[in-house]
Amino acid sequence: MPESVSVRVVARCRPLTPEESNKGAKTAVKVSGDKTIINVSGKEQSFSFDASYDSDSNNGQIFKEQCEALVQRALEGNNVTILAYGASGAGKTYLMSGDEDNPGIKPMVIRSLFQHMKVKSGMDIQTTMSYLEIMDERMTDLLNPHNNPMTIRQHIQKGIFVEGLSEMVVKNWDDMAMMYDQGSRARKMGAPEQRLHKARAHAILRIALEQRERQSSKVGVRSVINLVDVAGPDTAGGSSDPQVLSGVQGLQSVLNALANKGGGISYRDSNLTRLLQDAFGGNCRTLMFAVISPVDKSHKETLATLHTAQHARSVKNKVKINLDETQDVIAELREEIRKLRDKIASTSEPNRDDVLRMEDLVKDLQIAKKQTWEERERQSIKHEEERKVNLANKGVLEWVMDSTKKGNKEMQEKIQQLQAERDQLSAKYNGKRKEVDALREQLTKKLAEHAKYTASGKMNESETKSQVGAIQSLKTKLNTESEALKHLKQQLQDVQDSQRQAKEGAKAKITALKGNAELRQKVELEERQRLEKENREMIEEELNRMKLDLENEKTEIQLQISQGKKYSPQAGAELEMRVAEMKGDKAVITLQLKAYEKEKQRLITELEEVYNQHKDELEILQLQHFQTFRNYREMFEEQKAALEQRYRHLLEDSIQDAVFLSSRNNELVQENQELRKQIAEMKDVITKLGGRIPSKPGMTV
Ligand SMILES: Nc1ncnc2c1ncn2[C@@H]1O[C@H](COP(=O)(O)OP(=O)(O)OP(=O)(O)O)[C@@H](O)[C@H]1O
Repeated sequence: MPESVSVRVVARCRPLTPEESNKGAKTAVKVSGDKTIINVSGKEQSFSFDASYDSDSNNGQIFKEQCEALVQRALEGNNVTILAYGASGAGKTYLMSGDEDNPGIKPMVIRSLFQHMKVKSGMDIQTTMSYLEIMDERMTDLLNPHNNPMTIRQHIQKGIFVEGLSEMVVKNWDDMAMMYDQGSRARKMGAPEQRLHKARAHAILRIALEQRERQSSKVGVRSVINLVDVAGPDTAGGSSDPQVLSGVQGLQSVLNALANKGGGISYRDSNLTRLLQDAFGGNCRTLMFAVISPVDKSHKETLATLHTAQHARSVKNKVKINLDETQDVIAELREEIRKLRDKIASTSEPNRDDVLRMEDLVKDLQIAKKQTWEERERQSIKHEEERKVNLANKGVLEWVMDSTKKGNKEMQEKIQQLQAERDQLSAKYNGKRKEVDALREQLTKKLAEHAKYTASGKMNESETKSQVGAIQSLKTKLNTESEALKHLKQQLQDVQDSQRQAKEGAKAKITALKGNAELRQKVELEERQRLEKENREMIEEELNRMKLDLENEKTEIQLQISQGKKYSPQAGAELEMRVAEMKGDKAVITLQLKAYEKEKQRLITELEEVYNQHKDELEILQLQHFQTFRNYREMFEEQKAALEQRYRHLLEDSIQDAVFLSSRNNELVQENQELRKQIAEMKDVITKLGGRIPSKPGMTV
């Protein structure tokens, strides 16, 4: 017996964003118990909901208090819809999707669902998911972005669903989280401006569950969880996109009609309302979040959201546990089809409605027959294969790669953190370099002046002293700063090393992840290019450092000369030798670099060869795999045909037997009747003869 349950409505007001605070935006919303109160031009209006959350609340708390029980309900066999409704910029995405530190309702539902499933021992559960986007009435399959037509249908067993939308079987939390993540990023596809796109598109993440008690013939339960983001009118600009408004108005008018219990509920006016038909007025436990901004300038949109939410609160749904009655449904459909076929066959001019109904029934039967776990698995594998092709066709392979890397989140975070550190150090190092260069220039200038005066012999002792003092202090400063520069350089080197190690680790993980060879080669190439860039930078810096040391040496010699130091021929020879040594070092390094370059080229060629070889091997393996599969299929078809043949013979034999037995039965019935007639006649004769049995010739009494 269905239970009447009201749509649950919960308000959530976000805090002012830092940008709004900086602009001096004022708050017009406050929360008191279950009430949300808005102040419009000094007048307060209060709205009562099942719960209200203010800006101090967090997603985790809201999930625990409002959504966790619904996940349980879904596992008991109830349909559930959790929907976020509100103006653009009101905080729907933050609530439903959240961010890294503050996960939203969708990831928390997914996690909690699998946690609860884990403790449901003795049950087999099949979980499928689909992710749909509706923008300007156009539907996009976010998990498998194909171009095939999609239509909304109502099915006796499946309820309202999108025919043509890929339903993927997911085995664990990781799979579903990854699919969800990839689907969410697919929402960016074809959208030059992601914020605008997201604000204009509705999204429905649908998770379907089917459960059976293990080793039991008891009928199982089935349920769906819909997690919905409804696009809203724009708060920021004050004006609204008419396309978005029309979609939202559809929902508003459905809710108004339901709240006023008037007829003419226009579910069919938009794809969104059609798909939410069960959520508002049907078999579903629905939780609607009225998401609002606190900004006083957005009061119009906030009021509109609160009014619509109020209407939603008086909508009553009829909920029940959904039993998995596939076999009964199939039997009912067959019976209905049989009756209708007989009706159509009995008339020379069949009714058009009957023919159309017949088409629908046959389609429903086909759909019902596909509601087996095996068939869903098969379809899911097919969609998974199509998905790769569709993503590649849409040129979003990079997008998939990003998600592969995301699986390696911690490592990526570490690399990013090191990169930030490295950027900071680089900036410091470059600043220090400029300081050191300026000091050196100053010193060179001072030395040149000093040398000029010394040569002219015009300088007195005190002037010489002051100039040498200035040169000495500049020199000390230059030494100190050069030391600091060296220290920074060392730090930079350490960070670069740690970053390289982290990247190596990440690369190893990415390679270990399953994915196609082409994808892996792209990742490798990207990494190699980064490494090359880093090496180039490192070598450049090393050369600069050598130049710096040389300059320092030169400055030192100049100073010593200016202070009257004379170089002996031996010292001159020593200097020449050091210069020669340095030149030698430079030549060695240049040679080494050339050698590395050659080595690199060789490695690239080798890598390409290995890749091509693997690709060929993979292709051969794939072909073999397909061949095996074809062989199995053919074998299976043959066996199936043989079995069918055998059963057909058996059936024909049985029919013949049945026909024979039935005619034999008829004969026996007739004989029986004949005998009864004869006995009755004989009884009459005996009665007439006064009970004496007449003797027949050859018969002794
Ligand atoms: N509870 C919250 N705490 C802190 N910041 C929030 C909260 N809710 C929303 N925000 C911030 O407010 C801004 C708008 O939020 P969000 O993008 O979620 O709005 P939206 O309703 O999804 O907008 P749109 O419909 O345009 O996509 C974002 O910068 C978001 O980080």
